[in-house]
Amino acid sequence: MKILSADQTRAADAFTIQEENIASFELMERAASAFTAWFENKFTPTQDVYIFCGPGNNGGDGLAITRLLHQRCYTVQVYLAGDPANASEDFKYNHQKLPTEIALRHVEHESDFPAIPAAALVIDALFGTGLNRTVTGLYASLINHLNQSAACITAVDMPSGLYTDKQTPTEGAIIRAKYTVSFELPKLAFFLPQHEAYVGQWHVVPISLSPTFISEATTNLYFTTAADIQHLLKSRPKFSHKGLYGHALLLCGGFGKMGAAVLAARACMRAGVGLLTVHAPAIGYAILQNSVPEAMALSDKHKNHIANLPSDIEKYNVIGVGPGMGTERVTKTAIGQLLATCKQPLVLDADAINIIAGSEKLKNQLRNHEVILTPHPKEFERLIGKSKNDYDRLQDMLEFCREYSCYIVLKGSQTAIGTPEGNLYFNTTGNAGMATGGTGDVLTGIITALVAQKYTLEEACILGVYLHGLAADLALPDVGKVSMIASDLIDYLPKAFLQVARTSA
Ligand SMILES: NC(=O)C1=CN([C@@H]2O[C@H](COP(=O)(O)OP(=O)(O)OC[C@H]3O[C@@H](n4cnc5c(N)ncnc54)[C@H](O)[C@@H]3O)[C@@H](O)[C@H]2O)[C@H](O)CC1
Ligand SMILES: [K+]
Repeated sequence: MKILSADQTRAADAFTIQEENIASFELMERAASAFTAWFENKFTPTQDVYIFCGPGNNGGDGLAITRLLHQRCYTVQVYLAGDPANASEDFKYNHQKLPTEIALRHVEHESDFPAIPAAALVIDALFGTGLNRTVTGLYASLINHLNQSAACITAVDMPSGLYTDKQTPTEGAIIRAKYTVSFELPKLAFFLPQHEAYVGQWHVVPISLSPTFISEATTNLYFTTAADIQHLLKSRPKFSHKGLYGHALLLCGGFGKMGAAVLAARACMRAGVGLLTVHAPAIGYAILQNSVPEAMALSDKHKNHIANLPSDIEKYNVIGVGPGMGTERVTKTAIGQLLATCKQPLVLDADAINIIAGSEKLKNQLRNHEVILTPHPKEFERLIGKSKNDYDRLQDMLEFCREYSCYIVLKGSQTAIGTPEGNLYFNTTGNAGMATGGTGDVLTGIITALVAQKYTLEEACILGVYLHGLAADLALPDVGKVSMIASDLIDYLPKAFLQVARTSA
C-alpha cells in the first residue's frame, strides 16, 4: 500500500470531491464519522470528552466529531484555539451545525485553558496535515497543557505540531497522543521511531478516497499489509521435491555464539528451504548436528572461528552469512574471499556487516553481488555513519542501496526495507517482545530460505520481515512481551505461513 504526502492527500481530497461530485463538507463528514466509529468502539460514554479544535479542516473534523459524539450520548466540551474569522469554510459549516446545547468555547488566553481531569478523554483536532510552521505561542502553551494532563489523548489525523512527512523542528510543541486515528492511509511520520512518543498507536480509518487517484499517485514509500503479502507467497505443487526449494548455505557461528547459528538454521528450515548446509567452526559441528538434524553441517578447519569457505561453494544457490560469526582476522579473510569469488545472492547480517563496514574495499565489492544486508541501527551506523534524524537516516539508507546496488533491511520497531531502485517499504507486523537476543538470527534464516526458494531479493525482504513479525504477533498471546524469546518466532513461523496462505487462498 502507498504512503502519500500531505500535498498528495490534499490532492486526493480534491480529486475525490470532483470525481464523486460531492461537497467538501461531505468528505469531512465521512472523516468525522469514521473517526467517531473508531472512538465509540474504543471508549464508552462514561468518560467526559474534551475536544480542542484549530481553525482549519482538522478543527472542522473536531466540530463534526463533537456533534456525532453528542448524538451518541457522550458528554463533550469543545474548544476553539484560533481566530474563527480565519476559519476554513468547512470549519464554519460544522460550526453552524453544532447542536445549540453545545457551546464552542474560545481559548484566547492561558486562563481559558480548562482543567482536564485525569480520567477524561482528550481529542486533538488542532492541526493535521496543514501544519506549515512550528507551533508557538498560545497553541504551544495549550499543547503543553494537554500533554501535562494525565488524560488519554487521541489525535485526529496527526498529533498536532508534528509534520506529516518531513523533520519537525524540535523546538516546537507537539501533542503526545496515545492514539492517532488517520484517514485512508498512514503518514510517513508514523513509521519513524523518533515519533513514537507523539503518534502513539496509529490506526487508519477508510474514507473512500478515490482509488483511481491513489493507484495513479507516484511515491517511493509503501507499507506492507496482509493484502500486499497475499500474492507474494508461492504455492507448492503436489508433486514437489526438495530440489525445487533450493539449497542454502549458512556461514555462521563462533566460540560461545553457536546459538545464533542454530537459530538461523532452524528458522531457515522452518521457512521452507529445500536443503540447508551450515558451515561453522569445528566447535559447532556436534552442536549443529544435535540441534538441527534437518540441516547438514560442515566443520571449518579452525576450531573456534570461520576461517575457510567450503570447497564446493558454487553448489549452493544462496549464502547467508553472519549470525554469531565474530570479527576475527581469519574470518575477515574468509569474507574477503567470499566477496571476491562467489556468484550467489548473499544475505549478510551481524558481524558480516561489521566486517564489511570496516573496509571500503569489501564495501565496494558489494556492487558485484546481489546482496541483502540486515543491520540493526548500530550495525547500520557502523556501515553508513550517523544520521541527523530518522528522516535523514532513511535517505542515507536509500543512497547506500542505490550506490552499492543492494537491499537493506533496517531492523527496528517498524522495520524499513530499502531497495536499489530507491523504494522504501515499512513493515506493519511485530511487537516489543522481539527486542530480545537472537531474533535477528531468525530473520537471517528466514530471508535466506526465501531467496533459496527463488523469491526475488525484494520479495524475500518484504515477505521475510512480515512473517518474522507476524510469528511474534501470533506468539504474543501465549508468551507475552517479557518472556518472548527468539525460538518462539521459529515455533510460531508455521502458523504465520499458514495465516498468510489462508488469506491468499
Ligand atoms: N483526506 C483526508 O485526509 C481528509 C482530511 N481532512 C482533515 O483536513 C485536515 C487538513 O486540513 P487543513 O485545513 O489543510 O490543515 P489543518 O487543519 O491541519 O491546519 C491548517 C490551519 O492551521 C494553520 N496553521 C498551520 N500551522 C500552524 C502553526 N504552526 N501555528 C498556527 N497556525 C497554523 C494554517 O494556516 C491553517 O489555517 C486533515 O488533517 C484532516 O483532519 C478533511 O476533513 C477530510 C479529508
Ligand atoms: K490533530
